[in-house]
Amino acid sequence: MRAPVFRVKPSNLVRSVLASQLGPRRPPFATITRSGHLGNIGHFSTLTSQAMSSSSPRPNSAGGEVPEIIFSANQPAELPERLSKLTAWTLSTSRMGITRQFTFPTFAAAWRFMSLVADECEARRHHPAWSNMYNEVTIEWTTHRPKGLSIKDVEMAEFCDRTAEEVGLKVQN
Ligand SMILES: C[C@H](O)[C@H](O)[C@H]1CNC2=NC(N)=NC(=O)C2=N1
Repeated sequence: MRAPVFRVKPSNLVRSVLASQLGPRRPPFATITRSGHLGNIGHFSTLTSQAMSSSSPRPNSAGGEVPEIIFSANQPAELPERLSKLTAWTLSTSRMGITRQFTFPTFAAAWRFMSLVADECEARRHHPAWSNMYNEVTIEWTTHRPKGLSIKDVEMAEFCDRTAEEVGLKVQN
């Protein structure tokens, strides 16, 4: 007997995946273009020079590809500059988020850090995708609604950086 075939309307998730495949220049995504909000690309770190690309991956001066950041719609103009200061973070493969791995001296310190971040998540109603292995915590910040990278992600990444310093990162040799 043949398995029944169910026909379903595309869910919002499927639609948003399709939208992301169509590229960031179409709704519902907003991009911040080089001519739009910011001046000299030379002053910004890797993350923001990615942010300032106004079209799909383009060659940079070194001949490599510079992927475009996909921002949530309706973000404040200061977002790229705030983002550019997060030098320890990298663009997620989805291009809709930022990722950083933190290494602490002990599991206890990693857990303390996660607990402090968790409290802030609840207060701000913004939650990470994260994982922990022993003394390492890997965090990704992205926004589900409106989909993309938003100022909330940047604020939470700033909070993580501050909190990790307070808890104490492992001294690298
Ligand atoms: C109602 C509530 O504020 C929303 O569902 C929040 C919860 N946490 C969230 N977390 C993240 N990362 N993105 C969101 O869009 C989001 N939405």
